[in-house]
Amino acid sequence: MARLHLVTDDLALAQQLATPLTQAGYQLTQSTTLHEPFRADLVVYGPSHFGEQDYREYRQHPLAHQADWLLVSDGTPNPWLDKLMRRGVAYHFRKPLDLDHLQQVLAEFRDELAEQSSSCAQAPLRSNLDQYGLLLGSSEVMRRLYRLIRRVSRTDANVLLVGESGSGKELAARTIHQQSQRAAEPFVAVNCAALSAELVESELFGHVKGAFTGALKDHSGFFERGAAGTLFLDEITEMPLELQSKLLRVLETGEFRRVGSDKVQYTKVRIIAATNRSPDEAIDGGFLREDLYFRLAHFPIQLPPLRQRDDDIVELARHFLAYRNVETGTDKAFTQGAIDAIAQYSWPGNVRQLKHCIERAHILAVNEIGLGELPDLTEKPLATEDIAPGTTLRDAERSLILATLEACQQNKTQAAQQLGVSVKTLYNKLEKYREGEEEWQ
Ligand SMILES: Nc1ncnc2c1ncn2[C@@H]1O[C@H](COP(=O)(O)OP(=O)(O)OP(=O)(O)O)[C@@H](O)[C@H]1O
Repeated sequence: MARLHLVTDDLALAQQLATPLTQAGYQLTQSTTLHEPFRADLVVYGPSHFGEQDYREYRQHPLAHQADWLLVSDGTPNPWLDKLMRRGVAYHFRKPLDLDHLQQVLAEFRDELAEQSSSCAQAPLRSNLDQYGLLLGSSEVMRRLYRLIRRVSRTDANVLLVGESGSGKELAARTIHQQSQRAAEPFVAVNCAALSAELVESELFGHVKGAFTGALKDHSGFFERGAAGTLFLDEITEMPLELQSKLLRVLETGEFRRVGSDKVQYTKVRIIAATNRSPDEAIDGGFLREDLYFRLAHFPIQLPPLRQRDDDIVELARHFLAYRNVETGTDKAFTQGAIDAIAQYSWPGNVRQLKHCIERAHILAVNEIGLGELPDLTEKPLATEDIAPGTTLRDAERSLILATLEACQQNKTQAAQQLGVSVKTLYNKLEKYREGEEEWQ
């Protein structure tokens, strides 16, 4: 049964609506403010006075984009109510209320909701999502991102991508490359946190035989081999500052030298850098040179975290399931409970986490994907019961690492600090877990 929630501090309105709402065929709940938590498919919202604070509370409400909202007001012109309507609220009923019309609208919503929940039990075999390059998503923030990427792809400007882990920075970088005039040239991704400083330097600049122990022969770096291509420097803030200044010189003059050589060479490589730290904090904390930041940030692009992408969450879940269904010839479907849990979770690991979660659930499910096939999606701190006696040391370590990452919103530098290991060690461990998962699938 569809759920309807009435929010009003106006006693007279609550009384007036009591009969039409109870007769409308919904499971009905009520509160006087938006502060009290509730779950609903349809919200009738009738505050006696509506101001800026109420507008902000609505915008931050977890159901702002997940339920339909009907507004009731006394009809006094009010800019905050107008703003609310522009934010996607469907109906604005002004007093005196036409109760017959209200009842008709409630019945229409109820029928639509019933149709949606029956179609939600159908196995998704198609995707509704827009795709731009390698990026999926139909939400307004993603469409804005596509416009920005389209513009930057036509230029040769360096780009800085800022966003949480798993929000699609590397996909955005690959999309920019694919849409640029460099598309036929190499795209190389270097993770500055996963490699040692020496290796990053030698990968970028190359080296000559004997430049350091183990340099057994000459080696050309990416600036030489990929001069006409795109270099993606992931986790740029983990690059040692000394190397950052060498990189700055390349960006300013195009000049570089192989490690151990005096010969100056030139490159025209395009740099796309990425970070999951805030650039301001990284500069203040001494992780990012300010002059390098200004060189890179001709085009700073922010990747939105999944929790700010409205309906994309559920549609991405359906998309990933549809792909698995078609690939494996199955027709597994989500239950309504699973859809609700997916929609309400904050997804700190963003699209990567959602994708893994759906792919696992698809493996575990016989027919339906319900809460039993999903990991626990209630928000809670580290679950130490995962590390009860009897757990192997390997599993305990894995649980602790994943829980710390989750607590740090997937920020690997912060998680590594808390765990007392280097970022490189953390990467190596995560890589091992990922390989393990692939074997298991
Ligand atoms: N917009 C998106 N559309 C489709 N898939 C996405 C999107 N964003 C992320 N993903 C999925 O998440 C995975 C991780 O994305 P990506 O490597 O681009 O994230 P990232 O921000 O670079 O993460 P990290 O900071 O951890 O390196 C991708 O392989 C893809 O499966």
